[in-house]
Amino acid sequence: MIPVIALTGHLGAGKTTVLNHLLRRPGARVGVVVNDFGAINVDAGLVTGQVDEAASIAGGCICCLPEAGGLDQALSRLTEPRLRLDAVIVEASGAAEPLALARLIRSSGAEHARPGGLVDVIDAVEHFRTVDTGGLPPARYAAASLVIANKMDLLPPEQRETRLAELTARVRERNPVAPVVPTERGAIDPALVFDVAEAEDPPDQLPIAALLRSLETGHDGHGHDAPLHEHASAVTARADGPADAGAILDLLEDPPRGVYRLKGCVAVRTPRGGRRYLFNLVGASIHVAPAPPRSADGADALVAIGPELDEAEVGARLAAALAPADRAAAAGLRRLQRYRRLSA
Ligand SMILES: Nc1nc2c(ncn2[C@@H]2O[C@H](COP(=O)(O)OP(=O)(O)OP(=O)(O)O)[C@@H](O)[C@H]2O)c(=O)[nH]1
Repeated sequence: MIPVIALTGHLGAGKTTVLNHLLRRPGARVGVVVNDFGAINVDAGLVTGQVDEAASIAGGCICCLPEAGGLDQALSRLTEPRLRLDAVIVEASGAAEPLALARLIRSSGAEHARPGGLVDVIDAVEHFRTVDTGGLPPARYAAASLVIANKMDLLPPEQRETRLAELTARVRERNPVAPVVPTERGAIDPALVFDVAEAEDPPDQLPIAALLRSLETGHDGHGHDAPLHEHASAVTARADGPADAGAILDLLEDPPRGVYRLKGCVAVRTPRGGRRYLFNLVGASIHVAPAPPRSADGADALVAIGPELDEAEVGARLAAALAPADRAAAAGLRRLQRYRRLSA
């Protein structure tokens, strides 16, 4: 039986970053299932390193798609004994509800799959503004076998210890056991993840089992903790040729109303032709990096995600920012380089 580890986290918390870090661990044969919310699976193109087998599911969050969104099929394929994988990691879209995903994995019809735990990534900077905004602690805490408090580097050093203690205290209100581990840029010790994950074939007294049972019977009838499942929507726009760097940065600096997350690989016009960059907006923070080589697999596109989007308005703004540029504008390229340096 091959452990299937769920990797969850709110939009932009750093799931893909954690996944890439885990995949750099030499030795293990790992399969991944990547789920993206937009029409294009941006994340699939961003997963680098040692993937032995991969499957991607785009077009909605995995726990809301019909028939487990192809998850069962992907798990059946990736856990085939002849592939001899040590583990399969399912990276859910930031919109997925961890409890619902854990339940899907537990009830998977894949013969050789067994639940291998749930790793929940928290954005240590944004978390108390976006996910845990007070009142009852979010149910997602109960689903985790390991909580990663990521983006610690973005907090002033003197605040880190306090923030970690606050996060841990909140998780403890729902989950007496899951370690809460601070990281920068997703650098979790892979041994911790795989070991924690593999040890976790949860006995009934763990909180997750009880919660999952209560979900079978309650709420919206299909396993969602309805009030907690944020139904974000996504808008995808493709690029037809190198775009203007300044126009894309204008979009990131002043995103359409409701957009919390914007990401994608796009070629921008430079004096020497098109050059591809990865653009990332999470909340108010903008990140620009050269596109990783493997990301050329997907078409250039931007995906915007947010809780309540005016899809027509957002689509028009994305399309305008992606309009092919016929010449390289120096001012825009200078801004791009400045963001690149800030993101390094
Ligand atoms: N400074 C800093 N940036 C980070 C860290 N982890 C991730 N990032 C950046 O945050 C952005 C989002 O990271 P991703 O790994 O794509 O997040 P995600 O959770 O996979 O995003 P979605 O799948 O869209 O929900 C990217 O620009 C990352 O480079 C971190 O620990 N520190």
